[in-house]
Amino acid sequence: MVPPSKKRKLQSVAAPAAKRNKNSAKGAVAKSGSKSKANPARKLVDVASLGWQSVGEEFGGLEVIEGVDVVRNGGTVQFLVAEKQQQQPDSSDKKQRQGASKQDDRADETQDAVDEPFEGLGDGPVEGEDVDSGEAGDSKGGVEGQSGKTKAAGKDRAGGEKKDADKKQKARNSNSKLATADKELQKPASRKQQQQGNSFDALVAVGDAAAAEEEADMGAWVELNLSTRILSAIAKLGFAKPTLIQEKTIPEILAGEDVIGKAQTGSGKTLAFGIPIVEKWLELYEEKRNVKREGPTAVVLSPTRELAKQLSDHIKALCDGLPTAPYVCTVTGGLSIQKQQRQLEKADIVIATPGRLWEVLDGDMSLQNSFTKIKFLVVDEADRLFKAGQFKEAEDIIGALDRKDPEAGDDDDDDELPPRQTLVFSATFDKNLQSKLAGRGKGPKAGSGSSDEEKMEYLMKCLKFRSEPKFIDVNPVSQMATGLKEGLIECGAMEKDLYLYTVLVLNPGKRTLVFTNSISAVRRLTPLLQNLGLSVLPLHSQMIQKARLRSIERFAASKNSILVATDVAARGLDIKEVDQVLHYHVPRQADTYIHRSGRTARGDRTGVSVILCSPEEVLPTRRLAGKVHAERDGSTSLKREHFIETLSIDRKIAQRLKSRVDLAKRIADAVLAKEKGHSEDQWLRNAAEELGVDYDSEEFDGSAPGNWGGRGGGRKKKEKEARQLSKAEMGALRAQLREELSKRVNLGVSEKYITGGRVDIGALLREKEKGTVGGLFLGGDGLFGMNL
Ligand SMILES: Nc1ncnc2c1ncn2[C@@H]1O[C@H](COP(=O)(O)OP(=O)(O)OP(=O)(O)O)[C@@H](O)[C@H]1O
Repeated sequence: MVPPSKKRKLQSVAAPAAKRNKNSAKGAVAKSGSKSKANPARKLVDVASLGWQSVGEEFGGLEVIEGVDVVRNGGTVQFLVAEKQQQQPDSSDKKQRQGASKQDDRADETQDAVDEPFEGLGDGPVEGEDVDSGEAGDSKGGVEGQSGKTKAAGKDRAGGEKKDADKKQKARNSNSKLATADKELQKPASRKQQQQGNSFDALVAVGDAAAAEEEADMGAWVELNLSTRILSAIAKLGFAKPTLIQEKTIPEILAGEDVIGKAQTGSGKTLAFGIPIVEKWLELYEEKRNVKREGPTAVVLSPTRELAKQLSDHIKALCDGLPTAPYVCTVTGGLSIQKQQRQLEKADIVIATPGRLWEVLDGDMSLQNSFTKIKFLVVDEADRLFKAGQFKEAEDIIGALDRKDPEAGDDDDDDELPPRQTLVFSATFDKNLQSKLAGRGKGPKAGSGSSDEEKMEYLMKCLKFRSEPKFIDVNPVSQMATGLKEGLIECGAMEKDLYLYTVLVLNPGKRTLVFTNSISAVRRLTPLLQNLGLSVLPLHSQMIQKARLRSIERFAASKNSILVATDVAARGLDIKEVDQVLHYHVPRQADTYIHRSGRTARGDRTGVSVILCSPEEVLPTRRLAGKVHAERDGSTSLKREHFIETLSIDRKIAQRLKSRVDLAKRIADAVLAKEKGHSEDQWLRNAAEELGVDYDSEEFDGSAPGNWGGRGGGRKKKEKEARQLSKAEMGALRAQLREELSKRVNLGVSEKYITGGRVDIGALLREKEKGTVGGLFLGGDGLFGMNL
């Protein structure tokens, strides 16, 4: 990469060199000697764009670079290279490339909106998932099309790896100061554009962590046997130390082990597998530059589109800190199959929902062959992925990964284990999984009658671990996040709308995620709460993908917002600072409860999860909570109530809000019924036209008086009544609601603190401090008075 005439060498850990020259007036650190005169024009470059080269494992991962002058300018270290010699793309080039690729993606997205297919019924995960931006990450330079020792480099190195790893570890430990110095050298590096298209606040915050980067002591990361490059990329993310799951799993993965990782929600599982994958890619293609690329390095399977996009964003954010980065490709739909095939041909890290990935792979043998050489298969949220509709596709994909390349010859042993490592992550696993896996090979059939657990067990066997996988459970005692408080509010089955609103009104200014068990509930609650003046967004699987992402973006952007969602949002979504999770419907399963609640109290934060329960739901809910917390202290002595606090809401307060909720509900129902009626009417008209008969709505919908018998008759009647509300009647209802909302409501504290549906919490707190507020005030000392 650098002309042989430039033979000066500078170690990547060049900080000591900088120190040596700290008294130098102009500050040239690594002089170019006599050849400097012959140098062409030199320019300042970003340290991240320098092309460090490994001098081999035997030197403990030492890296060198040629043709670079390091100069100290005041307190800053800078890098100078000859203009025409800077072969690595600089950051602006990289940005341009990203920009161009982003433009393509945007064009695709525009097209997506037009091509968006109907997504089918049900809110099951993503069988046949087919819509997403499918955006690709940054492309690496200088890898594609290079010839070389692909096979040798790509060979499974599990055996030798551990020794190498130990050697590297020693070398790195002894060089830890140098590694820190390396980071110091990177301070002046201009930050690359933060992740484009990243819709998650958390990652934006990560991008804003430049200050933290300056201060970070990377000692704890250095212990994990990571290269200087990845260390500097992590430093740029601002993560001072690994989380527990990262600390435990990264060394195992780097040592070539298969890993099943279990850790609470929000504990950093993405980077637990993301870091070793990127490290492997760097090792394969970055350190050995003339190695030919052999298809993707890793395939990551995700159960939902949103999670797939988030995983991509997270890994791309890590890659942003690298001079050259793997091409991260998201495959969840929205693009043409042909385009996805093209993207996959150059993809290094593929992050996909199984439905769409299989759609692209199915029948494309050349693509499938390239996938047989992957180094990592990651199954994120494995229990969910294997449970629901994507079982078949996941199985097909794994089958394709195990297929033999016909060109590879047939002398391969049929029982040979795959060259890839398998990494499986979730916050929830069947606690007997480990022992079940020990009996690998004669598992239950994956027939249609088998239970979720059996399917999971079967697929875990299909994964073909190379050896007994390392089962790493960083917190076997509790599956719930440490900073989470759990509560339960008992209310009548028909009063949930009212109590939901009451809770929201009593806890204003909180970013709130409301979970329901059905799409229709999301469709109903969203306008209902919007009518009440709240800032509400919907999320469910029948929304077009762009609208789904937009809802998440807006929710993440506004502290005051409320997202009403189905369980499509329960898994993996990492939205910063969700204060409270409200379960409008009781979750059907314990793991759903864990994952829903895990959208708050992520990382070091605190949060609240509250279930609205009808009287008959209380017992099963307590049972469910008991199940979730059963292993907390290994004893059953703790009362179930201990885990989920019963929260009392003054019923008088709820009653004072009832009239406005009823009005908002009537308006929302009328609008929905009109929309539904319109589409049903249209459908019947078309059908009548096709049949060549006259359309008479009365006759078709059987709406003649007395025709409301049978199941659903009452609902239909209500719908019809709502549909028939005239414009004037709707206007009157709206006016009534406006008036209601402008009234002050006594919350048991003082009427003057609530207007327009919102509590003036500032005024309340001020009064409370002065001791002039009496009575009940929920939400004053932490959420629901839970003293977080
Ligand atoms: N070492 C670290 N230090 C601080 N924050 C981190 C670290 N690693 C990851 N994070 C941040 O923690 C948050 C949660 O990470 P992530 O989404 O990977 O959690 P998770 O364990 O996969 O959660 P879930 O089970 O809900 O999917 C993210 O915002 C991420 O940027």
